[in-house]
Amino acid sequence: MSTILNIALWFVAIWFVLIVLVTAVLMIVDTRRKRRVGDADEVVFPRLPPISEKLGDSTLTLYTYGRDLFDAMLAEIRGAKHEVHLESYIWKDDALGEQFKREIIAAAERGVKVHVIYDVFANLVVKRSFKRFPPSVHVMRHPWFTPWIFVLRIRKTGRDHRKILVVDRKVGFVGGYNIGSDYATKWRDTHLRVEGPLTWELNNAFVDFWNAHRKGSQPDLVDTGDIEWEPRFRAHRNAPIHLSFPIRNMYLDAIDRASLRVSITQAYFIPDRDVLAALLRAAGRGVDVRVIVPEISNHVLCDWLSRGFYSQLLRGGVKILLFQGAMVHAKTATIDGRWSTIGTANIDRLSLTGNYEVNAEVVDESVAAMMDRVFENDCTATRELTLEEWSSRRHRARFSEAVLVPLRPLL
Ligand SMILES: O=P(O)(O)OC[C@H](O)CO
Repeated sequence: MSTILNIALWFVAIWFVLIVLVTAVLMIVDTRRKRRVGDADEVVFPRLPPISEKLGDSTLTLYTYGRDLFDAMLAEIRGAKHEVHLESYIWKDDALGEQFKREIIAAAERGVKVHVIYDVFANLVVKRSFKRFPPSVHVMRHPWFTPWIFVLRIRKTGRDHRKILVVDRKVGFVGGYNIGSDYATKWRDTHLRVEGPLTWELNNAFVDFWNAHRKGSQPDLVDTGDIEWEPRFRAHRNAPIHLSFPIRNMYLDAIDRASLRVSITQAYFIPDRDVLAALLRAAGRGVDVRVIVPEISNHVLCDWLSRGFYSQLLRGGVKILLFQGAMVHAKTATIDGRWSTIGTANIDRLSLTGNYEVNAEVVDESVAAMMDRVFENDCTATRELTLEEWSSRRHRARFSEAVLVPLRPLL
């Protein structure tokens, strides 16, 4: 018995060393590549102007270029009269981050009630002075570490990965964009602007988070009911504190209904067993399943974990479209010209079963048509990875993919 245990321990130890070595090599190669390629001021990729559709009494606008989005967000904060709710996973201390901070403080100083939430872990590299706000701004810093991690209390873990802005309960924004200058011109991402009664969904998401996590000294936010009850639009919230992860169910349900096409755009695509099976089943029944991912993302380890699924996906008939020339960071999908989602959740374990996330789900043909337009536009910047090309990759690539498999549940 002890011999078997010893062999098992050695096996685990050797595998662990292999993971560390492979990860180190991949990171070194990636760093060298980035140095060689350099850093352009502006990256060129096909882009669309903001596009809008009505949904009931509200207007939904899709933003696919950061500069357009950030201008719109800043203009709303500048025009705020009563209330600003801003939540961002990453809030960089660069020129754009400073601009947001200035407008937030200016709003608070003219009497607007301002509440801000950011994730401490995601902003560890941001200088301390940037994170200081005057008392007129109510700030919630979502902690990066709680001792509960050691007793695996899921309720007490999870990054706040959400990106929400709501102004005066009239206009709201949600999507993949964090706050940072690079995202304005160099990354291809998608955000949704909601104007009208449906803004309630995003405001409610912010209010519920604030009230669930606020310290005793922080004010409770008024939790109003929804007068409209519009069934075509929902903001689904993953909330580890309530052990609630509806975004994963939303995806599984929508993929299961697909009969024509599934068009997914993801920055970090590391599907779990059920999501993978749902996509393969859809492709198997003749649905045109296409997934856009960056050919090379900003997280080399995510790329390699993602690649570990390519063989199965390609063999099952799923098309993999590799986005060229820019980091595509969107977390969106549209199905059958009827259903769409735009949000903060990546299709990976961290987002779907670990973090605080928010995704808008819209069941509407006009909105799906906008999403299809964005997807087709993005397709022009992709190249399709064929099974033939993928099958001829080097042995060392296959080896790296295999070694990294145990990391899948962590990302
Ligand atoms: O966690 P996300 O999806 O907001 O992406 C963050 C970027 O990867 C920052 O490195």
